[in-house]
Amino acid sequence: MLRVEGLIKQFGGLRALDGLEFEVPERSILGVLGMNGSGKTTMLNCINGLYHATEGAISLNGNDLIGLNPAQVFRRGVGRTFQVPRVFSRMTLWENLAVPLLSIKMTRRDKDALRTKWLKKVELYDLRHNFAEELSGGQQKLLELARIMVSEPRLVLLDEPFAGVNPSLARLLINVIREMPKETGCSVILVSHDLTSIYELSDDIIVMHEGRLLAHGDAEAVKSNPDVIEAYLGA
Ligand SMILES: Nc1ncnc2c1ncn2[C@@H]1O[C@H](COP(=O)(O)OP(=O)(O)OP(=O)(O)O)[C@@H](O)[C@H]1O
Repeated sequence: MLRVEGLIKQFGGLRALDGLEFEVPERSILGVLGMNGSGKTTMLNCINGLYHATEGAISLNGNDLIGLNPAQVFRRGVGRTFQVPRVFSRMTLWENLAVPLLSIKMTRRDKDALRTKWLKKVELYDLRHNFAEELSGGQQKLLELARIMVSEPRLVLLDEPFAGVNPSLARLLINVIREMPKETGCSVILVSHDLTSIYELSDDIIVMHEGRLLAHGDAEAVKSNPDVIEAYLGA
């Protein structure tokens, strides 16, 4: 369970996060909606240690994540993807998936089984000896997700996974993301502007506005919330 309490992030005079509070139970997907600049990426950056929160508490299964750097947060079981995928372009796909396993104690055979499993899930196994730079942008997003999942994270942070991805790869991504919590027990925070995918995948949804929660609930509650309709959906 991820717990975020009273999270504040100040950039000089700008309060990008203003007292955020929410929880993500195990095996569940939290969808995050919000207009550009509402603080979604800043919130992910605070959770994974790229930014230090100005105030507030963040804990995963009771362990405090505040003050840790991204590598330390990763070792506590938090994986992250980025709006523009960050793959190791001059490495093969197979080598890409070795990187997060370097610091994990496991037999070579078990590591190879995990790499095979996740490359097959994202339908890139046949390309495993290709360089990552040869992949399309959408395939690089799938590779980045597979690279995170081999480390068997407890919490997965996905920043705009569907942006710039063609519809058939987006469908594959949706199916992989949907299965992840059931299959591995992880929880997921899914930031996306794609309302259909958010409604389809999320157990719970938060809508952010100027660094605060505008609404919190399931898809039906969010869709019918008058503040959301006025401020975000515009209809
Ligand atoms: N490193 C930074 N320094 C200064 N201001 C920042 C920094 N990062 C984000 N901000 C500001 O914080 C606010 C929230 O930005 P953030 O990128 O978190 O929004 P977002 O909801 O992810 O937007 P988008 O949907 O466009 O990705 C914005 O006003 C942004 O300009």
